[in-house]
Amino acid sequence: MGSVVDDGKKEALQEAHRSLLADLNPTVVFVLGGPGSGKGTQCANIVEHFGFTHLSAGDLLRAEIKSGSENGTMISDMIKEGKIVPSEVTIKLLERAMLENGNDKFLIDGFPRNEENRAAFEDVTKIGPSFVLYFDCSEEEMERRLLSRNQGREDDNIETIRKRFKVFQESSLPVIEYYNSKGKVRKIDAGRPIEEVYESVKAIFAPKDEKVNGHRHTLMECLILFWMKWCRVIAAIVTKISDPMSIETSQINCFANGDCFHRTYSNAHSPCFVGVATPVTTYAYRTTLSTEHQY
Ligand SMILES: Nc1ncnc2c1ncn2[C@@H]1O[C@H](COP(=O)(O)OP(=O)(O)OP(=O)(O)O)[C@@H](O)[C@H]1O
Ligand SMILES: Nc1ccn([C@H]2C[C@H](O)[C@@H](COP(=O)(O)O)O2)c(=O)n1
Repeated sequence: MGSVVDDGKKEALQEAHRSLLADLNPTVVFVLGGPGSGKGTQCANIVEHFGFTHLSAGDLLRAEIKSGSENGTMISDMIKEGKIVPSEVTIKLLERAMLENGNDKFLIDGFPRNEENRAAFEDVTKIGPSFVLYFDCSEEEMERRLLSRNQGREDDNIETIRKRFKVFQESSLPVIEYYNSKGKVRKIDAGRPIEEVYESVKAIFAPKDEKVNGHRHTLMECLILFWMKWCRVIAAIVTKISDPMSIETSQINCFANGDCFHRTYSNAHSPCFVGVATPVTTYAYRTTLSTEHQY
């Protein structure tokens, strides 16, 4: 057990780390899905093509066990039982990894696993995710994958796998539902071959107005993209957000259809404008996002 002075120093250091991280204000994408849904596999692809750093909460916890830390035995026992380690422990590991890495774009894989993880992370770090990538896969397929993973993981046995599925259903799905209610979930059908899954992942990370696979936009697509950019600027003015490009497409749709946009624009400008804006923007929204990307 540490002395009161040591504990005080540790706390001060922790506070200093938190304030550094808050200053860094990194972009965070939470990567969620059942055990074996392919989170780690797809994160490796995203890292390679989109410059993110991959932080797997499970890997960090396993490294902590190996390091012989004082929490090692507790973490190991919980993982063997398929249980979720207390948030305080996992969040400290994530904070340290983000700071040590120095990048400002992180894929946080396998976190938050429950409501306690979610609330504690936002409370302590003041960082909210840009969005949540959710890999949706059947239990039969996940079980098949985990039983043939062959990475020597102690929790890849049928007994622990079943417990992990139960914890995912009971504790992790509610977190995904929470973010879905905020319009932040991008759902992927993860039951397909790796390459097909990655095609869907890529569409979420690639800027929507970028030429993909040499495809040139048609005149109609150019007009729609121009319109979307313009709507972003309007939405930014209305909400006083300084960077229009940080506004997500789904938010623009809300603006176009929602009260705020209507009231602001029908008061300040021609009502005809709103009449045109709503259907065009809604059409653009539907064209830009495939239904798969909505929860
Ligand atoms: N789309 C896929 N089709 C078939 N096998 C896959 C697919 N994606 C991943 N796998 C394989 O399934 C196993 C589990 O994948 P991965 O480790 O990426 O899952 P995970 O969601 O990160 O799991 P965990 O949460 O347990 O860490 C690996 O052996 C991987 O090679
Ligand atoms: N936020 C987290 C993430 C992981 N764990 C524990 C419990 C999991 O069963 C185990 C393995 O995680 P995975 O590599 O499958 O993502 O690690 C946790 O307690 N809290």
